[in-house]
Amino acid sequence: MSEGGTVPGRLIAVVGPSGVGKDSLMEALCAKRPDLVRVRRVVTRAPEAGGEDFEAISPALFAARAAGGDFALHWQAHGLSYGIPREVHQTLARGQDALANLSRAMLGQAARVFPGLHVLHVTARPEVLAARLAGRGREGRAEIARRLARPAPAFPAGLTVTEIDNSGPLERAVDAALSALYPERV
Ligand SMILES: Nc1ncnc2c1ncn2[C@@H]1O[C@H](COP(=O)(O)OP(=O)(O)O)[C@@H](O)[C@H]1O
Ligand SMILES: O=P(O)(O)OC[C@H]1O[C@H](OP(=O)(O)OP(=O)(O)O)[C@H](O)[C@@H]1O
Repeated sequence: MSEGGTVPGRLIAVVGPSGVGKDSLMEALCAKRPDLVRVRRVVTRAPEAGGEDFEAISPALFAARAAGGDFALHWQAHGLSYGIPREVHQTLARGQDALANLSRAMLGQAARVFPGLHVLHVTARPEVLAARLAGRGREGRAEIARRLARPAPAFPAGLTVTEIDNSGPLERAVDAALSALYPERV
């Protein structure tokens, strides 16, 4: 319980390889459960890149904000820096669940920072991933090849993890995620 007697919300980490459908799944989950709060990440990516709604900042500003303690978690991948604004702690303290796209390599640290962490591990067959990345159009061919070749980081033991196969229709993945997160409502 938090100070006011409210049961804290959970951080729900959506992880998996590039192109698997993490952003699509998060958007669909929030549409079905308006009480879910989607974390808006801070990323050193060009603002016009498209895809998720994120706060675009320069590498220098990112480094300054990280040094100033602005992020609950931050990491680097694909030549970019990503941050989860520390305000997510207030969301959780209000009793709301929050959804965030995290790096698989950050899950050990995330479990220490967010005690109620629940991981949705999204998977899809390799040929499905390649087709989706090409279809999304945010990265060029070389970057797509790099993303597909990236080895999957190992998960630390002891996490609450739900495997979600998103090789088929998105709706099936959404139902599987909601059943795992809110079993009492199914
Ligand atoms: N179940 C699905 N069926 C068909 N297309 C999908 C499905 N899930 C995601 N997509 C599409 O695949 C592409 C990559 O999805 P995205 O959500 O951006 O993945 P990620 O955030 O994991 O990189 C997008 O163009 C998206 O519309
Ligand atoms: O350590 P990994 O689990 O491989 O993850 C590394 C990064 O890849 C994804 O980035 P991003 O959202 O920019 O790319 P994506 O939408 O193509 O997955 C994910 O959100 C992490 O930031």
